[in-house]
Amino acid sequence: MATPEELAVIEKAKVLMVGAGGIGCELLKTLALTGFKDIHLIDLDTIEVSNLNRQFLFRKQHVGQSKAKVARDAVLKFKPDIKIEAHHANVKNSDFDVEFFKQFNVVLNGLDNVDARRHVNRLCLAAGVPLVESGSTGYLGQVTVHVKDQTECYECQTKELPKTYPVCTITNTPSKPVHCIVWAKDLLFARLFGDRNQSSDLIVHTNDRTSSAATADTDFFNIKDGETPESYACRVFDGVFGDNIEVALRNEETWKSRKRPRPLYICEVYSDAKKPRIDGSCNSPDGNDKHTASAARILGLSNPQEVWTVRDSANVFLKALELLLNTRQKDIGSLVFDKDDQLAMEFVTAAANLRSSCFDIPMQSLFEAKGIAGNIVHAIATTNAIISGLIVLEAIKLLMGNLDDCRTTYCLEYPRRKMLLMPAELSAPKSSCYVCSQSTLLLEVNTTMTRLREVVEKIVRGQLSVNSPMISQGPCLIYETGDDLEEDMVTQYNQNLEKFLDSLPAPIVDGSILSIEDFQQEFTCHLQIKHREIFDEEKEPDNMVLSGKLSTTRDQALPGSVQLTAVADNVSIHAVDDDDEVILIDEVAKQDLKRKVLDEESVIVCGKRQRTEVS
Ligand SMILES: Nc1ncnc2c1ncn2[C@@H]1O[C@H](COP(=O)(O)OP(=O)(O)OP(=O)(O)O)[C@@H](O)[C@H]1O
Ligand SMILES: [Zn+2]
Repeated sequence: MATPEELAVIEKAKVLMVGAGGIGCELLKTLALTGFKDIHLIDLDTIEVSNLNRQFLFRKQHVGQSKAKVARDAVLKFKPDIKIEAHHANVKNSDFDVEFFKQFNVVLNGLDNVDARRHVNRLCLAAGVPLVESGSTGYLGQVTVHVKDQTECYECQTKELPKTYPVCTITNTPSKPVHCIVWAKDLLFARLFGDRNQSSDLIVHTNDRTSSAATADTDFFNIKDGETPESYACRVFDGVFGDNIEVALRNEETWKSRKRPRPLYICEVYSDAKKPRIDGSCNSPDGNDKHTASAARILGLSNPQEVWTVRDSANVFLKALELLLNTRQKDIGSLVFDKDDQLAMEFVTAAANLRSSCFDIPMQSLFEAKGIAGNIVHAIATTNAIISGLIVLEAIKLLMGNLDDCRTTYCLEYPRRKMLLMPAELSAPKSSCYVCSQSTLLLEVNTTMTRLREVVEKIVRGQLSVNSPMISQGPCLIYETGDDLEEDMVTQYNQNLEKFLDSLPAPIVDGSILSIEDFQQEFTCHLQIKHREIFDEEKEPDNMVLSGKLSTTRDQALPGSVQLTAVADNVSIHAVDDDDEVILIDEVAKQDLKRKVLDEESVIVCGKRQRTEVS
């Protein structure tokens, strides 16, 4: 319950919330019930069926509608006297510029991706507005507070981007379910239903140049005149799970230290019986509905938690492919995989399972595959409610001017010292941060073999999250985006994108320093180039390595070996050291970072540990 002084500040505050999903719905409700009266809310998305189990402002009849608008309407029903302005839009839109941000007393993030969080961080820094940032994954979560020049900004700590896998592992040597799921959604699904002109590494090539089948025949992707979707589906099946694996097996070197895969053909799966014909589905009225069309349901596979057999997977593969071809004709060629598209998810699960069976990898249920495909740990409503409460508490401290009382709070899975919530002191800005301290980053790249386009896409947009980049070297402008550019400049920049770095009008070579600016974000950073010839394909699949100076001043490592209490891919976990002290571990973070952890009475721990942050 807020004090009268707090209530006075709360009622006057103007707040911006970004994201109206799991955390956002809870946050909007809690803000309204706490007494906030002037709230802007931005969310780009519409409501999915899968949101309904935890985003309690939404109901079944809202599926397909704007999250921001439905959330606003739901809260106004029980708090009609407050002002909530809903923006159904991407926070990266140019309408939400520094001037827009300046009108708020505090910004509260309930986002689910690093890219948008970075964008909001930069706008908050530019506008001088404090930011309360949050994230949750299953039982884990955290709330952090960022104030320009006073605390770390959101980007002072290195964030782990979604895991990428080397193409060769995905196409040639999968060893985990996730490799097969990535193959099914990013390569096979994209090749069959997406833009066919995009190059695809789906097909295996063999080193054996003497073999007549040195390269797999990819004809099976082209539908023949008069061919039925059913027989096309069978041909694709034999092509990708049979012939393609046969070709892979010719690369003898590859299998010297690995288990050889086993090709799988339709005739083998259905050796004992004829393939079942299941009718009455292709033209059903709901066949084109993303949320309802289902091959599994037609086949009687109604339990999403059950792992299908190879035969079930083959049935779903053939039926889903047939349904997609029959009911999504208009979209074929431009379909993008979406884990919430039931039919697409069933197709990907079936394809991944069939590939898994070839490579002797455990198969997954539809439910598990969806989690892996969407890179999600299933969200827990209570964690989101706790996180939202903490966001509001931190926002109130900021509005009261009590920055010293603000804490980063970690929500743990298991109590430690009877605590599930671990508060930690805020840290000062990091001198190594390329965003708030403008430190120079180092980019190792082969300047003779890398085109500017790769640097712009993978590094500038991909890793640095620069929205509208302007890249220059000294006085020479190399690349720029924007609607107001002259036509000849656009032509010149497009030509530059296709040039190797050392062949640009202002050649980028070892030692060059590039300036990267984004006017909307009011962001500038500097990249120092280091020419490097060779990269490790497994560890450095982009053939480029971006790194920054590591800060050492504030961080003092304390001894203590770490015993993990839970391990999960890409998931932050907590751990204890030898003295049973609580430390926080991020399994995937690479840097040793330390942070004071406070209990109710005193400072109890400072450990050799890595930062826990979840998204
Ligand atoms: N750039 C952006 N601009 C505006 N809103 C964004 C942006 N990026 C993400 N969001 C919103 O942030 C919210 C994050 O919520 P949440 O993590 O619960 O994801 P979800 O999409 O609702 O659920 P799930 O991904 O688990 O199905 C989403 O509603 C999403 O639309
Ligand atoms: Zn910073």
